[in-house]
Amino acid sequence: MIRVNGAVKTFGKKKALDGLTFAAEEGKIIGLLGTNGAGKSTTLKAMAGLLRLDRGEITIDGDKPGLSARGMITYLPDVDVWYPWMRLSDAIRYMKDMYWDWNDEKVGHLLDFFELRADSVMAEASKGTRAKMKLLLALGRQAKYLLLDEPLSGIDPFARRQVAQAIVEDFMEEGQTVIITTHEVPEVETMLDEVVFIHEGKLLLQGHVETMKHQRSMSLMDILKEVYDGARV
Ligand SMILES: Nc1ncnc2c1ncn2[C@@H]1O[C@H](COP(=O)(O)OP(=O)(O)OP(=O)(O)O)[C@@H](O)[C@H]1O
Repeated sequence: MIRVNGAVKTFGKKKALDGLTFAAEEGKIIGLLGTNGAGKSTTLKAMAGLLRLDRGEITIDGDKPGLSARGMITYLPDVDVWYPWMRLSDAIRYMKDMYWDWNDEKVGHLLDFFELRADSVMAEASKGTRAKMKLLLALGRQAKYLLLDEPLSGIDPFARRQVAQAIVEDFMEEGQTVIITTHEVPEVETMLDEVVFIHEGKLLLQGHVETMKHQRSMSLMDILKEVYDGARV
């Protein structure tokens, strides 16, 4: 389980996280949703051990983020992190050398599914193709926790739902936990078990998607709008 307990992170005068508390249970697909600047990417970076909290704590199966927890986590950042000269095959080789849980067979299926060529230079690919390459590099591992920051960004609206569905149905491992941030709420609605709504670095609401939708007879997007309208007044 990943626990976020009273997380505070300040950049200059801006409080990106302001006492955020929630838990991500094992085997769940959790949508971390919120408006621009809500603190979603900061939360994932802190979980991945890429930035240190000012206060509060994050634990991953009881461990603090860092070297020992890193083996359990795959983090897909919302920015491109690969060298511009790299071909997809170079990045695949790098990941294979870095991580014992790299799965060549799965990567073969992912190449087919995304219709990617391993010899493509990553920086020369279109934004959508780069998004698929990044997803391939994240899904190629069997890490217990998958942190996906805006994985559908750049992928055209026709393919988004299909890609979201494939993540869950074809490429997720048994017992894997996924935390996904996205603004494409309707496209991911059916794949999510739970949602965590955050606003100004604080938890607004956490709940089971189907229960929330059933109780309110609303789509997830409408629930999100209602919750945020309430937070703004
Ligand atoms: N390195 C940084 N330096 C300064 N401010 C930062 C930094 N990283 C994040 N922030 C600020 O912290 C707040 C939260 O940022 P964060 O990227 O976590 O939001 P987000 O919910 O992921 O937003 P978006 O949906 O726009 O990606 C924002 O106001 C952002 O400008």
